Amino acid sequence: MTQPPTPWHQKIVGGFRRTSDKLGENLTGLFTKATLDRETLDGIEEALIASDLGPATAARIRNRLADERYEKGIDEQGVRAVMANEIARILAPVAKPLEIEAFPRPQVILVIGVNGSGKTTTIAKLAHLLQEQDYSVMLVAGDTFRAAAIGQLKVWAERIGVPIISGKEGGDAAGLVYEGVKQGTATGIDVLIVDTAGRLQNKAGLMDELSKIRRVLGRLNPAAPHDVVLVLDATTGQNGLNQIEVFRETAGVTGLVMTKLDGTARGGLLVAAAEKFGLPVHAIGIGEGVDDLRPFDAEEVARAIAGVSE
Ligand SMILES: Nc1nc2c(ncn2[C@@H]2O[C@H](COP(=O)(O)OP(=O)(O)OP(=O)(O)O)[C@@H](O)[C@H]2O)c(=O)[nH]1
Repeated sequence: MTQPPTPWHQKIVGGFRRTSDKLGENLTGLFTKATLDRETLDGIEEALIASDLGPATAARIRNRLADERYEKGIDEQGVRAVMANEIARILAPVAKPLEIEAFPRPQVILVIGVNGSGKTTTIAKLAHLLQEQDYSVMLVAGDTFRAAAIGQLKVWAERIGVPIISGKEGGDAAGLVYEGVKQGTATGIDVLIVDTAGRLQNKAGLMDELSKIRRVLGRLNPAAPHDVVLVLDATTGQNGLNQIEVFRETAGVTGLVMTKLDGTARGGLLVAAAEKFGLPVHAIGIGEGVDDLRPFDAEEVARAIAGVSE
């Protein structure tokens, strides 16, 4: 007997609906022949690329279709089923929740991402998720470039009930991180989540800022930071891949969180990023609420992207 769908399942399906609808539009009109031929395969591959899945994934799906269905009958549902399978294979190795295993505590997670990527909201959602898993969390408002970023994080901290270390606009982020680790250690905090000024506009500035934080952290605990998480806005499409590349070089990204997958037809970015970089994707954001960020099940998300979830 199948389980009744959970609300999260419905959110996943709803969140990726624009992406799977767009795929449907791109596939429209391709199934006019009785059997699958080269021309139809070319059209399908183009449709997959146009759906932001990336050329490597599109080629993989094309090859799988060619192997299984060449000169046989095929329709859109058949293509979607093959897609779901291939996408699940690509996502399975990267779908990895954050593991909280640092000893001594706290585990230090640096969070980076360009302005507007959803970084602040994601930090709050991540803190909430970890609280639900019974970890104690403390935040550090290390994005000291903008007063608004500090204020916003403080509001979130109060809302979800976690302590926060914050200072003034333009203050020294590394000093706040130092204070965070000291207080976190003294009070037995499991996880310290550090907001950073992850600006791409100024690579040298970002590297200086992060290396200063790393130096300070290293003095207190050589294993810290344990994670460097890049928050990526899925609506940026191809540009998101460039961001991963640059942040990986400059900031030593260890994992990704992809946000705003509900507000875009470009959810294929998740697959393109997985195929291209193979970095762990710790969680996905599919809404603005505090519960809208979770680790994901590769198969469930693959089916939602391919539009075969119902
Ligand atoms: N639909 C949707 N909106 C999101 C998601 N995550 C964040 N947002 C929204 O995106 C907007 C930007 O989020 P912030 O958290 O302020 O982004 P930020 O990267 O900290 O941006 P700055 O504060 O400008 O640096 C807010 O309106 C959030 O509610 C998501 O998963 N889905």
